[in-house]
Amino acid sequence: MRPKHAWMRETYQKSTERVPERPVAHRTLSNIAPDPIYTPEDVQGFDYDEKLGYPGEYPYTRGVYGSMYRSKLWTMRMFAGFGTAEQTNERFKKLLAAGQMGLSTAFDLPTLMGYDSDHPLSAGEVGKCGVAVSSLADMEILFDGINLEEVTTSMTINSPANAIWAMYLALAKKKGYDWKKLGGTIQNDILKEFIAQKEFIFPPEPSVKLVIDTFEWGPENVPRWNFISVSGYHIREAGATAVQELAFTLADGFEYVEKALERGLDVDAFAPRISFFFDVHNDFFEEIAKFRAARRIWATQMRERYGAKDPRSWMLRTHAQTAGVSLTAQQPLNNLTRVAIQALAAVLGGTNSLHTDAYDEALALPTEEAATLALRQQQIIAYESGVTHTIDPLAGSYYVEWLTDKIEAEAMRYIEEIRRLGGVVRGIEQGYFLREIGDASYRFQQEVESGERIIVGVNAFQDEKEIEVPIQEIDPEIERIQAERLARVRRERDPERVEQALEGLRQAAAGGRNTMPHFVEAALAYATLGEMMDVLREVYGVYEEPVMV
Ligand SMILES: CC(C)(COP(=O)(O)OP(=O)(O)OC[C@H]1O[C@@H](n2cnc3c(N)ncnc32)[C@H](O)[C@@H]1OP(=O)(O)O)[C@@H](O)C(=O)NCCC(=O)NCCSC(=O)CCC(=O)O
Repeated sequence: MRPKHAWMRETYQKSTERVPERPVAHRTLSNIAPDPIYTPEDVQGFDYDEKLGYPGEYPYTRGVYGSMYRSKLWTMRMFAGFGTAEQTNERFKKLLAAGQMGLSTAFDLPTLMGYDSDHPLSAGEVGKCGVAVSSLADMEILFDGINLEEVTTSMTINSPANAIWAMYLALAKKKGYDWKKLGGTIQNDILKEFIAQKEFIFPPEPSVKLVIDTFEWGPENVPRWNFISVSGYHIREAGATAVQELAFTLADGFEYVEKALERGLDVDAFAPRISFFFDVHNDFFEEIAKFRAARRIWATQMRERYGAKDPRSWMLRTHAQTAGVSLTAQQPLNNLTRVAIQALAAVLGGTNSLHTDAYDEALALPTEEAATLALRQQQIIAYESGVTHTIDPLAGSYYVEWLTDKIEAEAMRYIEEIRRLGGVVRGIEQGYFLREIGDASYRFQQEVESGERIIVGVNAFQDEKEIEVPIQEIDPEIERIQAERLARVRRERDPERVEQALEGLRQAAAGGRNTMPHFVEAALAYATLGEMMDVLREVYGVYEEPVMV
């Protein structure tokens, strides 16, 4: 074969002498500068078995299941929640009727921060960015008429994850469902809160302890539950590159594994139920390569470094969401195209579950019509595009394999650096992640402002007149409705049972024992979220982020 550099010199260069390269960034969003072309030269010595293997086999680069989408499509799982439990329950049912396959719950800010809807700090935020859940009474309404053994549910909840999961389990118990048959996911990834999203309550050490309680208690009691969704999404949305997102997320995953091992847990008891969650942005091939590299790194590290023997411990199963940060308020219908490209990348990358953002989400929470349209985008990819016929169809592309290797190598460089710092918590304390993400987002913004990176409708091809799209309004009455329900809950429950359950939780937390059984007992007693979190605030204290200079 004629060497690549010969073609570059003889043909490519001549072509660019006649018409120069366009003055845009020929760099991926991770600042990788690909060559104009890839050939067999770029993947010399490529060992198929070592790098790829077959789908369903180590190192799972080509996908975690043997038959992937030929047997079962990815779960179409739309993130939804707003207003009261009644309103969200109605949205859930509409999405299921429209063909959605699993549920995904968005909670409001007070719930995410562990406050009841009637707490003074909740004022103005109740039901705004998700559904308000303050007690088992809200949970009962939220899942009314939904079969918990048939539908798997994801709950995006972090610092108060143990409490919210306990409420869901209490609901299942009261309704007579078998915990052994329940499937779902709690996000429960506190490290990325310290790194990026900043919705933490307690200091890092006790926060991670609460997570590890679920690692210990979950597999035995709710074996089909994914008790963590280690999330790169929010790291990416905070401005990280694809490589940083991958590296920091996997580093978080390894940190949890290490903490669980320190507690004396068997790696193969918990690792099979660790799940992941990645963003999927516009740079099509980079995103596909990211998913493939993620599976390879996780499998290799879990087997070689952490000694996992069960193949399920090596499998990186992941949810994906199209990039909220890529959506534009300008010309909002353009977002439909962005989301389609991103969703296709997630599917070609072998995701196991997917949320597609609605086109109106740069403006407000999605309307029902916009959310349904986003689901339809997934259905068109699934049923009309033909990409599901063949597993990992881009394997063997010189570029995709080169890029997968490159992203793997760059992510590993970061992972090794974090290990040298002493791990993720030490990195957080030193401001490492803040600096790295800050530098990346600054570079991106500069590229946009200089016009080197074009965003259609924003820094190029702008319209004089903006298109108006309908906006989802949130009813301010929700706060009153929630306060009344909470007052009724407090009036009707058995105060002694609540007191005992909260005392049990306090003692378990103070004594360093597993808190999960006590959260479940408190949830069954209708203790409120705020009451449970207040007990832990007293025991663990609250975290104030140090000012980084
Ligand atoms: C593991 C995942 C990723 C996916 O779980 P799912 O149940 O959907 O899918 P799954 O586990 O892949 O498949 C379901 C079952 O079918 C089986 N299965 C699937 N495909 C198969 C195949 N081809 N062959 C054999 N078996 C197969 C699996 O083994 C599994 O069985 P078993 O069960 O028996 O193993 C989970 O964690 C999940 O659903 N995550 C969603 C997280 C989420 O929605 N987050 C929202 C964040 S939103 C957010 O954070 C806010 C962002 C913002 O700010 O906007």
